[in-house]
Amino acid sequence: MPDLSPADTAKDAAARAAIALVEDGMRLGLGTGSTAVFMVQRLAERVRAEGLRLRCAATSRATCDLAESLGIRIEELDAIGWLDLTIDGADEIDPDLNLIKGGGGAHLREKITAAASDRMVVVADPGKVVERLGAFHLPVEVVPFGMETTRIHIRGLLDSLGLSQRPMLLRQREGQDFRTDEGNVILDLSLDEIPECGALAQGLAAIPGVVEHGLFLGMCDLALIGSPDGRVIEMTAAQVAQ
Ligand SMILES: O=C[C@H](O)[C@H](O)[C@H](O)COP(=O)(O)O
Repeated sequence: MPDLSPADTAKDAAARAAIALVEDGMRLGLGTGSTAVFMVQRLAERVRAEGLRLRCAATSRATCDLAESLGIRIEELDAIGWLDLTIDGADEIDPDLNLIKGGGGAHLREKITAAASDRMVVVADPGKVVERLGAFHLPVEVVPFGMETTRIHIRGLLDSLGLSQRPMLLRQREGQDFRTDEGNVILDLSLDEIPECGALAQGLAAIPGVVEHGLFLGMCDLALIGSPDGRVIEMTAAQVAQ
């Protein structure tokens, strides 16, 4: 691999540590995002070097394309059925390993994949670790039909949770509404700090028109936090150990 920036060295260190957990015969979920790219590259190296026999499902078209370009065969999640391990990135990680995901708009497939896995391991750089979730915008994937009424429901929910007046932006890409792999759009909620993650997650899930939000609560088993010097810190919900 070419010389990496300090930020990429951190991501790659986390990715290598995660790929060290992969064993021959495993069924794997492959996450999405810039850290997941390193993870897929490191996985491909091990597959080539050791001839690992794996069954892999991807959480996005982008990851599917990357993996297949590196010689990793991707199958539909339903063809595999259940996964031993999913390795994915995150936008924020709190001390209980609750996450915000979806910065790349892939959180719907990512959540379905993680929920179909015995273990979810997150790979990230130290900038993702926070005391409380919410500084990163919370992505909410919504169906385009009736989006304005869906917004009204979300606004009502935020008001009821003491989160009034928070910006809610329709995500754009190249001057167009961003579309997810499922053809939906994303509302990014700027919340600053989320006082009651559980109530917000439940409230969002109950709104017709909301397909999925980026709060991953109680889903992550282990977070591997890479450093620019190449070291990796392991975070579990119970403890932080080096
Ligand atoms: O939708 C994208 C995913 O949830 C990513 O895993 C997340 O945004 C982290 O991406 P990155 O590793 O690029 O920061």
